[in-house]
Amino acid sequence: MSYHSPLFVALDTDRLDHARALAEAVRHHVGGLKLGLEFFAANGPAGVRAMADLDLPIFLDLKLHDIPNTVAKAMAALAPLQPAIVTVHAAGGRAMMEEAKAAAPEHTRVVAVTMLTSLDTEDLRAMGVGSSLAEQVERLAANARDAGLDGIVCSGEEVAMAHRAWPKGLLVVPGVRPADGPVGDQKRVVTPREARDRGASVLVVGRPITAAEDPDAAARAIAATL
Ligand SMILES: O=c1ccn([C@@H]2O[C@H](COP(=O)(O)O)[C@@H](O)[C@H]2O)c(=O)[nH]1
Repeated sequence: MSYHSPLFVALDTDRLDHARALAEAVRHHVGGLKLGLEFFAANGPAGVRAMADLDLPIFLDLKLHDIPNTVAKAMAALAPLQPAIVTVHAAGGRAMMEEAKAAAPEHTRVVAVTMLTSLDTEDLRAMGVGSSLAEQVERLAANARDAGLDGIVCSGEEVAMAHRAWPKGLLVVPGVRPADGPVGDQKRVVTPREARDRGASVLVVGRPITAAEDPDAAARAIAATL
């Protein structure tokens, strides 16, 4: 199943009214709404239900990462929300990913975060990992695929490789920035067009839209480049 647009807006706010206003403003230019830790910590499942009223696919980016039993129970608790996509961390291991997928509703796609887009090679070394970012993403993506997940989250720098290795995988790319836009805390960034051309299925864009003076115009401009 594909989405009306590959562009998903990350609504990183603790305020439900703000998230709803942003979603209303951009709804005609995006294929779905991504709700993450900040939104969920403040608004919980009731907040997710209030956003689901807008009739756009809901991407719950909760990055579940714990022992298999805990992640499976958390996934089961999220099931009534019927999210289109939920994230877990690939670093949680194969058993955790398998149990997460088994506990998810039939139509929920479970995708594994490989290496956060806010990390670079230096961060990888500090974690004691000697391989390159691309090798690490490739390894974690293979584990996610073998665990029966639906796809991965990676940066635009690795997505072409991921697409070759897993052409049917749902490839989610955050760290997307219009050319010359501020990158903030992201370290591996590409433009929306680059992400798309390299095989991304879903492009996650937050602040370039939500922090813009006119979020509707910002989302329209990004969508027009795809
Ligand atoms: O590796 C990852 C995984 C998830 N994210 C999330 O995407 C958005 C990006 O927001 P921007 O404002 O466009 O930077 C945010 O919700 C992150 O939690 C990510 O950036 N990188």
